[in-house]
Amino acid sequence: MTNEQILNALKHVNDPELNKSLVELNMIRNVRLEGNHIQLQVVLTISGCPLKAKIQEDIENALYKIGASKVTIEFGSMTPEERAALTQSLKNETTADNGMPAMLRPDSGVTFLTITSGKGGVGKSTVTINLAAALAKMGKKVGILDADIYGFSIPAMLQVQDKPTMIDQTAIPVESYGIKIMSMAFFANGNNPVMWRGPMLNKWIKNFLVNTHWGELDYLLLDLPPGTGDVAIDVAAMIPQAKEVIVTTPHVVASLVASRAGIMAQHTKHEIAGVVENMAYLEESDGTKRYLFGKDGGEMLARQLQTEVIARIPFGQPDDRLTEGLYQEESLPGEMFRSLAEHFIL
Ligand SMILES: Nc1ncnc2c1ncn2[C@@H]1O[C@H](COP(=O)(O)OP(=O)(O)OP(=O)(O)O)[C@@H](O)[C@H]1O
Repeated sequence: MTNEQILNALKHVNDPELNKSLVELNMIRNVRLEGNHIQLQVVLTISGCPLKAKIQEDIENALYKIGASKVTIEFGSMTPEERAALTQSLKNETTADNGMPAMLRPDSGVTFLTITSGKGGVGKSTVTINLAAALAKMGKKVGILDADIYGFSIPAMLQVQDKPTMIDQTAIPVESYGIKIMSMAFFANGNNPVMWRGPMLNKWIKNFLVNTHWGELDYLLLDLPPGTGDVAIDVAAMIPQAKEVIVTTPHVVASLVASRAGIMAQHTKHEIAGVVENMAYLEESDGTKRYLFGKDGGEMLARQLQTEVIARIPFGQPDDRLTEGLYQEESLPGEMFRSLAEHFIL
């Protein structure tokens, strides 16, 4: 066995968070060989790396496969200079010349979907997480930016306990159900309300886009606060190519309020991808549908905004759910979210 063979084998072992080879990240150091006993040092980005055990296991498996009889790993952590250099190289990869994230370039291949509603409580976050989960199930690389800065709820709805790993100022999103997630919830103090004015909000949204290592993405879903406030205006300016999904209930008043969000999209020249009518009906066990909130709100809204209703999501029963807001694939809402995801793939 040679050092070269060892490094070749380790080229296929990735840092689980950065999704890059440990060799490429220069995390493997001081490889020594005594017969078939391999000793090496792994320098982690941060000393208390929660994924240390996983990294150790992956390294051992790769080295036993090429004939090691014993593997001894000594863990260390990067110096502040090394960490800064790594953050810079990650940033260079994802930053365009003007300092904005490369994924915001129109040719980046990332589809941005902003999920908006006129008023709160109509199921905007529910639509965000279920659409994201359905896209991820179809093999797409999906991220959610919980841009509902005051009313963040995505991590709680997906029962995320972890916080993003920070490498200097760069955050590695937390992953749950195959979805990369960034949210104000990770940075807020407990459940304290966030009360900021426009410029602060703008800074945070930019931060979430610029200082997050999203890696490769096919879709980024942005869960916007209800209404037509500062965040919606900032996002419209920062991501003009984003397509807007407007969530409403069939209730006529809800759809009228939602139309304001849609009209703003028209003003800011955002493409409206369509209307999702949530809580559209309750399906009884014998198949009859009960329209608890009325029937025409979604259609009316779509007509007004010259778009179409792209999904009608029924009420989901509590046992349809995997978590507070995520529906099982085989439940009726789950099926509807799958066809909504297909709408965006086709
Ligand atoms: N189709 C549905 N069937 C049953 N319950 C639903 C459905 N959609 C949403 N809910 C429930 O309604 C509540 C509000 O949903 P959600 O938090 O997604 O709304 P929201 O529009 O994001 O609210 P906010 O404006 O507060 O962020 C949640 O408890 C959610 O589980």
